[in-house]
Amino acid sequence: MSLSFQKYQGLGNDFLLLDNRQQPTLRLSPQEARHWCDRHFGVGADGVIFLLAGTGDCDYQMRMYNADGSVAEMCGNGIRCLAKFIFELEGRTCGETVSYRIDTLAGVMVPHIQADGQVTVDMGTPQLLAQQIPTTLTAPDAKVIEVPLTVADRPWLVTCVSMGNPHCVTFVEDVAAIPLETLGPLFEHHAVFPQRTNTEFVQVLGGDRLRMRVWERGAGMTLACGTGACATVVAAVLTGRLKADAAGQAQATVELPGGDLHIRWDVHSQHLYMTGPAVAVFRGTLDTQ
Ligand SMILES: N[C@@H](CCC[C@H](N)C(=O)O)C(=O)O
Repeated sequence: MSLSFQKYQGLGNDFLLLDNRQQPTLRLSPQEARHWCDRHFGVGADGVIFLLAGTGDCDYQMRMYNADGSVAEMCGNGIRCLAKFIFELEGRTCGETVSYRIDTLAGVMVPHIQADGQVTVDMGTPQLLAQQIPTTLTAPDAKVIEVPLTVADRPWLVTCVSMGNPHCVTFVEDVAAIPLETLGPLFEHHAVFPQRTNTEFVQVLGGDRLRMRVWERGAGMTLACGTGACATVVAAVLTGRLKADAAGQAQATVELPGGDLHIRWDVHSQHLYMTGPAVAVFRGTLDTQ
């Protein structure tokens, strides 16, 4: 069987996008997704994203596998890519602006395609209680703000945020000095995170700029993470490293290895807004069994 796909990337976080609107079941199994994401034996990607027909008051549904075949509830860079994929499938033209209501396993997200091609996504509200992350680091109904966690025989102060998916954020003096490939898997699989975790190391640069490196659950070291950038801004506010302005907006540019994301947290509504690029790379055909 042949399956058409399109490859997209958002700041180097890359995905295979499949049009799954004709059927309710996903057109690839977790094992097939893992195979096609492999950079040597497959196409190569950080994940596979499926576009399904909408239900209720949503225009479409998004479902996702990480590169290891595990299910991810949400993906910030991925949903920008999905919005551009839909824009193209609907035959829209460059410069048009449009918003979509997308059902995800983390709730309804609303990407808005701007005239300049950038995509701003209403990412919903962060969840902060330990049971919502989930983590056993504190009591289930307590927040996890700068809580000590020992990893690789070193104490770290971690702040946990769920953007529908779990994030563990640690502020450090110098992100470049962090051995991410060694530490990342130890955080991801730590016993205090029953559903594993995405892990962000963040350096405050000043002037509302944060530099972040990420180890993603199910994908490893990636060039960018949209939900991770949102979690980072929330963690920066919770720990007093970033202040909201007089209008109640906490904003930062998050520098990632793949480029910059602009994140705004409206502390009144608690909604997070992420703005960044999404670019089509190539299209192709997967030969499946
Ligand atoms: N790259 C993503 C997050 C993808 C899902 C993540 N690996 C997870 O398992 O939660 C983003 O841009 O948010």
